[in-house]
Parts: sequence; C-alpha cells; structure tokens
Amino acid sequence: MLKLVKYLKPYALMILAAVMLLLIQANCDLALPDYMADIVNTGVMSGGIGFILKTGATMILITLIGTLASITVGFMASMTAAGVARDLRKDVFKRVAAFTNAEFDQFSTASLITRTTNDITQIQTVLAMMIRLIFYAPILGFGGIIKAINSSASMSWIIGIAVITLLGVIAILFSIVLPKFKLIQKLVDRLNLVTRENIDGMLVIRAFNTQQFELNRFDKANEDLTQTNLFVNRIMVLLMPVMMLVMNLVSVAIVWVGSKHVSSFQMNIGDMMAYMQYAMQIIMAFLMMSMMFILVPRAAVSADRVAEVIETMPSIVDDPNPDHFEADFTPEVVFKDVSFHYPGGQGDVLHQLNFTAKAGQTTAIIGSTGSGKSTLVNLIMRFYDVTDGGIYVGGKNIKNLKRHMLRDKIGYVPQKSILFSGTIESNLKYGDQTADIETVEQASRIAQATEFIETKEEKYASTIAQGGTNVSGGQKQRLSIARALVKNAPIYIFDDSFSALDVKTDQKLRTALKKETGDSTIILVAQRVSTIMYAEQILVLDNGRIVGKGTHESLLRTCEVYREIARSQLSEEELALE
Ligand SMILES: Nc1ncnc2c1ncn2[C@@H]1O[C@H](COP(=O)(O)OP(=O)(O)OP(=O)(O)O)[C@@H](O)[C@H]1O
Repeated sequence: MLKLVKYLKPYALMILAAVMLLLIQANCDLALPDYMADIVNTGVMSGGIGFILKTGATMILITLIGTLASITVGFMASMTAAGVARDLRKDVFKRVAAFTNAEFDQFSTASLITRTTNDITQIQTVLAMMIRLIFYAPILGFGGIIKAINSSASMSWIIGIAVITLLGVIAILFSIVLPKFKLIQKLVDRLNLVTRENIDGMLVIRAFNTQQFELNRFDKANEDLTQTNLFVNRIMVLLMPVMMLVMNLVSVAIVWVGSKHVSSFQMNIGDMMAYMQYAMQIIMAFLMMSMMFILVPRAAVSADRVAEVIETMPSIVDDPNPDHFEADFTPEVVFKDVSFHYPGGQGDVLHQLNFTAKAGQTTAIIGSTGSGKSTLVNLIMRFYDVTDGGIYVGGKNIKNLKRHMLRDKIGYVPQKSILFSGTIESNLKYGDQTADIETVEQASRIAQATEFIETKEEKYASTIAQGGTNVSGGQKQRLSIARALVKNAPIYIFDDSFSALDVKTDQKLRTALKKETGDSTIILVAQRVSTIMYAEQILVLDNGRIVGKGTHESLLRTCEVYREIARSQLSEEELALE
C-alpha cells in the first residue's frame, strides 16, 4: 500500500486544503454542544428569548460553515481519488504494454483485467473515504474527549466503557473478516477468467454441447464469490445494531448519572445534554476510525496487487546505449549457437542453432508440431531473449538494439491472425499510418486479398469486427500478410501464415511475394512441403535441433526427417520429379 503513496504527491496541495477544511468542520461540530448548553443553562433558565435567538442564529451559522466545509472536502476527496485511479490505470496499462511474453505467462490475462478495473476502483473508493475520515475522525474523537472531561470528569468512565466495548466488538469482527478480503479479489479473478474463456470459446462450447458444464463452472465461480461477499457483509451488518445499542446505553447511563449530579447541583441540565452529544460524537469518531481500519486492509490487498504489476520489470529491457543499424544495412539474419528455454520451463526447447538467412532469399523452416518453429521466429522479434548464443540482424546483436528499431525492420505475420476493429484500410495501415492507398492496394494484390476486398460493397472502407470475426480464416490471413507488406520492411517473417490458404492461392501468393520483395530476407515457417520446396534454404527442425539444412532436392537426398515429411505430403510422382 505504501508503495502507492507517491501517487498522492500531485494532489498534496488539494489534500492539505482538505485537511484545513476538515479542521474547520470538526471544530464547528465540537462547538455546537457548548452553544446548546448555553441556550439551556442561560437562555431557558432565565427566559431570555433574545439570548436564545442570538445563540440559535450563531449555531445555524456554525452549522452552515461546517456543512460548506464538508461538501468542499467531499468534492476534493472525490477529485483526488479519481485522479489517483486514473494515474494508476495509466501506469498499469503502460507497464502491461511493456511486458514481454514471459510476464504475460506470469500474470493471467483475467487477473490483469481485474487489477486494472476492480482493484483500482477499490483503491479509489477507500481513498475518497480516507481523505474525509482520516483527519476528521481523530480530531472529532479526541476533541470530544477533552471537551467531555472538561465538562464533567466524573462521568468519563461511561465513555471509556463504551469506547472499549465498541473497539472490542470491532476487533473481533475485523479478525473474522480480514482474511476474506484477499480471497474476494482472487474470486473476482476466477470469475473473470471463466467469463472470458466462455465468451472466447463460445463456438467450441456449442460444438461440444458443453453449455451445461460451462454453466456449472460459471455458477460455481459466481456462487463462491457471492457466498464470500455475503459472509463479509453479514458480519459487517452486525456493526450498526451494536453501535446503536452502545449509543443508547450510553445515553441512558449519562441521563441516569447526570440527573443525580443535576439534582445535587453539581451539574447544569444544559451541560448534561452537551455531555451526551460529546459522547455520541466520540463514539461516532471511534466508529469511523474502526471503519477505516477495516476498509484500509481491503484497499491494501488491492493496492498490493496493483503495485505488483507496476513493479514487475519487463524481463527484456532496451540497452541504455543501444547499437544502431548501419546506413548500408544488409538485412541478413544470423543465428550463432542459439539455445533457448522458456522462463520456468523444463530444459531447452532450442539447442545450439546455427544458420544464416540471407538477404534476397527465402529461408524456410519446417518440422513437426512442437519442434520449436514459432519459438525460433519469436526470438528474432525479441518477444523472448535467447538464453545462450546470439542472433545478429544486419551484423548487430539484436540484444544491443532497441526493440522498436529492430521491429521497425521486420514485417511480421503471426501464426494466429489478429485483426483490430475498424476498417480493412485501418488494419492494413496498422504498421504505417502514412502509407498511401496505392501501397495498400499493391500489398493486398501480393497477399491475394484484392479478390475478396473488391467484392465488398465498401471495398477498403469495409468494417472489420472486433477480432476480425466477420472475415474468414483465409481472408484474415491474407489481410495480416498484406498488413505486414504495407510496412515495406527489409525482413519478413511468416509464421505458418499460409496454412489457411488453398494450395493454388498459396502458390500465387508466393510467386507474387518473390517478385515484389526483391532484396528482402524472407523467413517462412510452414507445415506444407509444397509451400517451402522452392525456398533457397530449408531448415528442418526436430525437437529444437536443426537436423537438416539445404534445398528441397538436397534434403530429399540427405535428411531422413525431411524425406519422411515430404513422403507423407507429396505423391510418388511429385517425389520422383525432384
Ligand atoms: N510460453 C511457453 N512456455 C513454456 N513452453 C512453451 C511456451 N510456448 C511453447 N512452449 C513449448 O516450446 C516447444 C516449442 O513450441 P513452438 O510453439 O515453438 O512449436 P512449433 O514448432 O511452432 O509448433 P506448431 O507447429 O504446433 O506451431 C513446445 O514443446 C511447447 O510446448
């Protein structure tokens, strides 16, 4: 919680002004019983209506000042809390945007969403309340005690017993409720996770008829959260009747003891009434303080969860003195003894890789599922850093380059095509907002996307729904390929990006690509031999090792793994032709 105190700094002046106003409000509240005592003791007893009216008017004025102060403080507290929440959200978002895949693996997406929304809202609510109570309650409580002792020290034991009783009750409730706060946030995470999975996987759920199973799973998460919330609220609800009971008992005790003092002329009636009000103020103050002690730990749980995100440094940070690409940069990609294991993973998934992807050539990577193809290309993007060896682009070790600078040189098409809500044009211009329509059209032509874009009524202005759900898998792939081509980058990485294309389109696309990309380095991951057989260099990956390197023809002769793959996909005639 303390880690987030720095977020209050920009609002220090506002908080100071609020504290001043709270002092005024507390003093106004503490002054009123004195005036009331005066009205009773002096005004009522002596029948001086003028005195009563004058004192009454003063009381109204004091009340107005107190109310005004209270409203202004409320306004300032809300502004400060909303501002802190906004700053926190911004910082969490900025940090999450800087996370590498390793940190995303560490926090679940659902938890990151809860932390950015629900947890920050908790902090905001409690902060607004704290600003209003943290100074007001102690001033009111201790001011009330001093005033009460001054007015009648002999009745202090009544207030003492009341405060001790209240604190005791609050301490018991507090110890029961506190452990549940952490649990509640975890249950919110769980509910988010189940909801997300259900919405994302709705088609699979329907296809497998598992609606009831998912409903039960959701119900369980929902019910767990409801029960825990109910438990906490039931306990907290006890506080009010206990407080009312204590207050009423205190009133009775004061009247009981006070009336004896009044009848023995040790105390005025007005003083007894003022004493009663002080007692109420003291009890209220202690109650407010206790509420804070209950709410603060709840916000502290949320604050810790938010701070955890903000304080998690991305595992990949740019070199403060980065290297730069030469002006006559050759877009060659070189792997030197590269090994890699996932953070927390068991053992290397890539072993001692050595190869050069030359400029103007296509380097294709083929291998069974899980052999490490995506991992290999993700290392070039620096989504993860190599654990051993080095990757060189244009002669520079990519660890010494700024990631922004490196990625600027790469047109990347991920294995899973992701489009953003907007239009076809906004998606294609995603990597280069300044691209003109000719470039966009040219890229679409190479990616074989023109055909379906042209059939659409609004062509490039056609809407793309969230997640690209209103285009087919193959169309989505073609659009992501075109998006990468619009960047006009010296290096292209296609991670299994042709898998949803039919063989004919796949071939047309590769031919156009070869013609248009000229001197660019192309790194192409594929499952289909027909997609890669014309590549200048083919790497055969098996269990994270390069077991074959060469052209299609040479590999057919020398590499058993490649021969197996080719045999399983090509006809005898096609193989014999080679
Ligand atoms: N985030 C991760 N954390 C831990 N291990 C991972 C992670 N991602 C992948 N792996 C493991 O690394 C190995 C290589 O995975 P990778 O995705 O690179 O294979 P691939 O050859 O691209 O497979 P496919 O053809 O199915 O896409 C696999 O054994 C996989 O289980």
